Amino acid sequence: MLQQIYPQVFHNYEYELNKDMQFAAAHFVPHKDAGKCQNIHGHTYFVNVTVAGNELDESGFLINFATLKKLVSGQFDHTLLNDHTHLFNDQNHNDFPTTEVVARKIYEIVQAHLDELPNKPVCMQVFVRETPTSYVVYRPKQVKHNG
Ligand SMILES: Nc1nc2c(c(=O)[nH]1)N=C([C@H](O)[C@H](O)COP(=O)(O)OP(=O)(O)OP(=O)(O)O)CN2
Ligand SMILES: [Zn+2]
Repeated sequence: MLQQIYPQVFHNYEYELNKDMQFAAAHFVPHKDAGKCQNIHGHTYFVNVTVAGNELDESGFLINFATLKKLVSGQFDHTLLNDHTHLFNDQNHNDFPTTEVVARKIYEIVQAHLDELPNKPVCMQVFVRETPTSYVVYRPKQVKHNG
């Protein structure tokens, strides 16, 4: 599933990078409407993160691709997503580990890191494929598309 075409996000930043990554993880969705997905089961998640900006760092990077992989796959690979209790919980539907929420949480993790960088790149889009037939695209509301 890597190397597929992703939906484009329009902006006026000079640079845009995309990092594909994947991780294997288990989860369950703690709501009756999730049916069989209330039971613990696993996926290979395919993720694409889009980062844009006008300034490069001292290495000539917007952000090192390896840093993005570490932030996402490094944290979630071979884990039970529900165990990441600082991110997910069974009480608030906005924090259930659904594909939608996983995509938003990845955005929040990446943007929190980008906020610390002097060249101030921004995360424009997070694509998360949970199964061969199901994926979500998360785009933050507050991103200014004029760079
Ligand atoms: N909007 C969402 N719907 C569902 C989610 C979700 O995260 N967001 N998650 C699930 C389950 O976790 C399941 O793992 C994925 O469901 P689904 O795409 O239905 O999986 P199938 O492989 O059975 O899909 P088919 O296309 O029918 O083969 C459920 N819904
Ligand atoms: Zn699932």
